[in-house]
Amino acid sequence: MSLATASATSGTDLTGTGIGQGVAIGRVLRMPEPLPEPTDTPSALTPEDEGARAAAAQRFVAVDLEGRAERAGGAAQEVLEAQAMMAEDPTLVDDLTERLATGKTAERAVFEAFSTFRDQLTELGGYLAERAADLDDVSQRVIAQLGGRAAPGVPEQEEPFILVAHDLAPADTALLDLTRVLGLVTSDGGPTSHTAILARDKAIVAIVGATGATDLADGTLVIVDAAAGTVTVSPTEAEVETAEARIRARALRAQAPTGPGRLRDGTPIPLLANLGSADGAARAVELGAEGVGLFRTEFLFLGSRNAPTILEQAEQYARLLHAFPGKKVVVRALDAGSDKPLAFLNDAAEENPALGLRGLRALRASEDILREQLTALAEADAATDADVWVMAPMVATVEETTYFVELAHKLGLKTAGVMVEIPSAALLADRILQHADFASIGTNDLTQYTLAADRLLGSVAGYQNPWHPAVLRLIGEVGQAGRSSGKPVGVCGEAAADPLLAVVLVGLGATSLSMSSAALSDVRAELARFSAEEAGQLAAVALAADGAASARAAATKLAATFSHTD
Ligand SMILES: C=C(OP(=O)(O)O)C(=O)O
Ligand SMILES: [Mg+2]
Repeated sequence: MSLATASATSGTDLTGTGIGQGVAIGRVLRMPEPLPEPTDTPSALTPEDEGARAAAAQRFVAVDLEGRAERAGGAAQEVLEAQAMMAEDPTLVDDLTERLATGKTAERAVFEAFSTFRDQLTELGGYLAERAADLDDVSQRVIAQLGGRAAPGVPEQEEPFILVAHDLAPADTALLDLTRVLGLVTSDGGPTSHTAILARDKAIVAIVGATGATDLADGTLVIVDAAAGTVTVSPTEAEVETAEARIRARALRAQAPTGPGRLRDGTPIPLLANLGSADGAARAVELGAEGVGLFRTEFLFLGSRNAPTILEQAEQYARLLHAFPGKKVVVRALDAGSDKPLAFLNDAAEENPALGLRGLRALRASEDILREQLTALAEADAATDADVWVMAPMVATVEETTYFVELAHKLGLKTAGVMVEIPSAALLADRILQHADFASIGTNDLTQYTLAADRLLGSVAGYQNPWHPAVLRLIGEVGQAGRSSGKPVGVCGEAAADPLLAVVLVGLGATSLSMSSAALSDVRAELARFSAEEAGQLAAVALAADGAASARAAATKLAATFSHTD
């Protein structure tokens, strides 16, 4: 980036949710606006002819998306395959046929049928509402195909650019040409939208939910700082220089050897990967993951109408375990409900699903499903060489702990623990660890429940900050309980992927950290800068702060005073 392109005075910043820790500098290129709404003028063709046009276009889009799924691989593959199925969903086709029978054009009927489906998803909220953008994309693709036009998508340009959009369709995010797209900024989408999930998976420097981003003109110079969650518009030369230095430093860190995680004084802090399917295992190993700290089993079953059989599950688990011979793999029992509803576990409509029959509560209500899952896992364990640990999600009480740990042991799993993601479990961690073999702190939910702020709701996203001293104090309780009992305490929420916060978590007593693979090198490098004693001091200043921002600022300031840190 030539300094001549930067301005003398910085423009305003936009803020949003940063994905990962990267920084990118470049000029804005916006996604083209969506296709106009098809007009509702009666068709000149028969409903049958219009039906044939629609079916051909839907088939074309389904095949195209399946092809993209195969090329993309990884987490993107599942998302794109799900989209391919949406294109020809039988319920949607029924609705479409009814609309065509009233004399509408295929374009209009497709538009209306998909919009109705979209509204239903949005009303359901949570994970399903976040899929609305996926459906919009399929609708646009079918309508474009009907008109013989190219599907709206990422614009092409020789010079690398920062892509700005309302939201990106999975099909576009999955196949982004990373030699051209330096970074991504969306005005919509939350931290759990597919754009965010795929950006994290592909290590794209991204900020989602940056209100006002789509007002940026093409060609505007911006700095995208995912770690800070800011977009600096028309930065000064000094700001560009600082950002360039950070980009160089990060590139150097990424090339550093991928040894085990340890503090400067040699204290080992194993760095583990969070995975949602066995597909990410190879990349995790390549990036130096020392095992798996959280295997989210519910992602294997999202969209299934019935619980998978023991055999089906055992196959899936064995696929994962084979990738980690001799290494620790922590598998979480199904965490269904709220943001991850599963039809076979959560059938009742609830006013407050985050506070409802979810996680271990839902499993207990359908104990056969829990028994089957633990049995499948024990079978996969017996057939492979990984060191399998199992844990229960959303544990609130000591009684739930003994229930789960005894059942898991009885069904053949030797290491059984609990997730600490509800404040009651953190406060009683000393008693919980008398029964559990280990604890793993889920900072995403722990923050949601401590601050009473829905983790999926953009309007309260400001509260969803694990630096908050109230959250840190609860984590400290668990760390203390781990130290006194001599039992391991991991952290597997997003907090572990924030490098400086990772050091603070260690200072609070975390003995291992688990995160998306893309974050491993940043966290490994940061841990190596501090001793155990310094990590404790950083934790102390963060705990003493009044709020999340001041906790982070205090830790940042203290970290800079440790003379060896530059
Ligand atoms: C790791 C966690 O679990 P999930 O994000 O799957 O709810 C958490 O709550 O921090
Ligand atoms: Mg959770």
